[in-house]
Amino acid sequence: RNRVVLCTVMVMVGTLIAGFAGALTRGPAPEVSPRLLTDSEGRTLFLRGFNTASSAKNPTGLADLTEEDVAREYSDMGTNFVRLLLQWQAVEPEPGEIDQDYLDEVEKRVGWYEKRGYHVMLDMHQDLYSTYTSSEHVAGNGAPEWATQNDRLPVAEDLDMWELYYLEPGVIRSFDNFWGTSDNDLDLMDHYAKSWGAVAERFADNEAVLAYDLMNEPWGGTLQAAEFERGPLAEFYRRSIAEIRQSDSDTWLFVEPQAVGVNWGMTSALPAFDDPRDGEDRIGFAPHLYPLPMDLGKSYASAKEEVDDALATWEDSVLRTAERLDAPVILGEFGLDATAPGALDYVDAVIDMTERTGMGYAYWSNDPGSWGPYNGDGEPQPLADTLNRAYPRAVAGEPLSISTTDIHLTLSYRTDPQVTAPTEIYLPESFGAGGGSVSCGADCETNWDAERRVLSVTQAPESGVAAVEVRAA
Ligand SMILES: CN(C)c1ccc(C(=O)NC[C@H]2N[C@H](CO)[C@@H](O)[C@@H]2O)cc1
Repeated sequence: RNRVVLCTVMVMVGTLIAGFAGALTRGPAPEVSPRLLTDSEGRTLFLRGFNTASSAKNPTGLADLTEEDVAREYSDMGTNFVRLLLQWQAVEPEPGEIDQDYLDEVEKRVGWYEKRGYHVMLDMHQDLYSTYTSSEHVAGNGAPEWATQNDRLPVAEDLDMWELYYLEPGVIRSFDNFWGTSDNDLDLMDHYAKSWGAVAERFADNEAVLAYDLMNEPWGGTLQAAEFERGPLAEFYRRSIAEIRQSDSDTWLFVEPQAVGVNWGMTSALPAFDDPRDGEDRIGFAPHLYPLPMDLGKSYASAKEEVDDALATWEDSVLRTAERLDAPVILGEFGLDATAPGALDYVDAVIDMTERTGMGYAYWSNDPGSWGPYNGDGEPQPLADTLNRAYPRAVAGEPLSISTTDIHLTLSYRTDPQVTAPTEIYLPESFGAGGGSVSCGADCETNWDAERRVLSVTQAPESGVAAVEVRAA
């Protein structure tokens, strides 16, 4: 723990100095994402969902998930998005051999979400590079055994904090051999990129798959911060983008910054990426949010001011990076022990921020337990109510303002004559069985789907600015 704290302090001091220097030379951060994701009908999307799930961090690469779980999640919380975890070790169990049976299983699960109108982001997940960095398989997931080259360096067997394994010699060497910073060639990186190519070949025409998240929480091993992000990490992203675009020209490709520092609010140094597709680039930015005061054990109730400051710094840093990348933002992970003092207020604060900035989000995670919406016995916890929140699933134009409580929603947007599909708004049970009372101007039509709890609003496209207000009945 001391090493993690020391590492943290050193990273913070270095970045604060750099940040201060930077602040002397840069203007205000944007207030909203520079681009927003749209669906196939041109509607602006507000993505609300979960990471599914930590239980996928195993050699099968499949989460403990049934179609009934998906149906229940929608019924309980009205989500429309999932960050679906994959494992490279399951995609390419042997060098150059793609396991199509595994992709069949993934495709079946994507189908469960597609049936219910979800958008899917496939996340090639890793933590600590792989479980094969040590013979005891003490921690980690992601890379297959053949791609885990730790040069027989040691990995401790009983660290009390999983994050400490990132500092173990065998883990660092495994990453260095992947990134090519240990005089290895980039053969492993090419295998990973080609595995993405195989996944893209499978899902290129799948309407439900909106995005690929190219690597979860990258770690540079002996290389850190800008040298890592602008060096081997950027090269990995460029190779993965090239492999994917050989068969898939439309799915969004999301890049993540290095986790350390950026999860807490420090600014990523990732460069912008070219997208070799016809039409506008489709490169997104998918940071994670874990404020350092809470990573160090403080609750939101006991450290609200510190955490709010960290959240504001994170928002500023992320929007600056998104502006540089000209990218929409999906908050790929945020979460906490939802039973801790003030935890649900923190969740509300983060969701308010995503509404204000136009970010999508996937909560970490829907595994049963104190962090998730269901406890170890599968019973709903107060977090499920907090996440069961009114939101505009899809907006037929450019969103201008959103405000939601559990009994009142207002939404204004600039209509787009090219978009004829209706604006869709999810309303939880607190708005009443009939979906509440709606006002939306003279020339608008509404429809209430009681089963999906979705209000559809159709404005004349030439309306200009549309204003919708819903009050609980
Ligand atoms: C030292 N390094 C490199 C490090 C430390 C801590 C995290 C982390 O907390 N991540 C937050 C959550 N994300 C993963 C899944 O992506 C979860 O297991 C973590 O709780 C990441 C990296």
